[in-house]
Amino acid sequence: MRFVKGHGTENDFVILPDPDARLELTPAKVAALCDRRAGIGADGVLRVVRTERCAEVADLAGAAEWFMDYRNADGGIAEMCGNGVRVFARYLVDAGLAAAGEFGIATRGGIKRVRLGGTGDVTVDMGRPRILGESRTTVAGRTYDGLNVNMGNPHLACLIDDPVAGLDLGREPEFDREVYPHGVNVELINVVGDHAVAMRVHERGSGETRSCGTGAVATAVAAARAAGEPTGAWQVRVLGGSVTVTLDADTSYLSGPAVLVASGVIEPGLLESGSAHGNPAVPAFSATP
Ligand SMILES: N[C@@H](CCC[C@H](N)C(=O)O)C(=O)O
Repeated sequence: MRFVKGHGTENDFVILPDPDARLELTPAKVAALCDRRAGIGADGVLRVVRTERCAEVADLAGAAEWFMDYRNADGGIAEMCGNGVRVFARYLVDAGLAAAGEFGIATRGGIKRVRLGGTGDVTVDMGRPRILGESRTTVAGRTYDGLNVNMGNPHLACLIDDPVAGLDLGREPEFDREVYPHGVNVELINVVGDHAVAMRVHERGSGETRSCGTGAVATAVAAARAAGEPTGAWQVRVLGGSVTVTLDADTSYLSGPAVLVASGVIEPGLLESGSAHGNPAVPAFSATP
């Protein structure tokens, strides 16, 4: 089976072309692919399937030919991935499956419209962020208040005084499981300039990553709210680079680089054993949409 590897500001993905939905993508197979030592290595998997071939999204087939079946590195399913959808768009155009310009992609979070030229940045209409209240998290013994923002997937975006550069995100942050029964992506944020923020993120199902697109939008929403400016553009600086988030009255846009870096063939053994170690243990799903 062939694969392509790509990333958006170093949030990286294994892309699996599976147009006719023939692949049974178990959590163990996803975890084996994403394993950074014994597999290909990635924060997640993007399976490329014709929308009409997937019962869970077949009703979206009229609006988008392709469905981004996104999985976290632990094999769990998530509703949306902002960097993933930008890399997915880059793959479709590169593979000749879509023409550069503007088109829709089906996700579990609904249709996302993307815009791209032959090269350069990819912009996605991320929809209207939903602010669901406030919550808190504890990271390395410190507790931070944050905003509960839903971008299709759940986020807790915390503006903090500690420099994010010094944070230890090696362990999963503690959070309120009544507020987030299916887990949460936690963003820690410093304002670093005029409409500019630095963000670190611990992603549900993937651990700390070097960027998160839905997290960048949640971050901009929290920063905009603190600034008392509900609309406007924010630069979100992440470990893997920088993305731009534009907040409109009705929607939000995420813009940044999306690149493909490699392609190749997956040895059958990696998927057959379910794990690159030959260990068939199946990790828990990180979300039940
Ligand atoms: N990195 C992604 C988000 C991927 C899903 C997330 N880990 C979840 O479980 O909700 C992004 O760029 O948005």
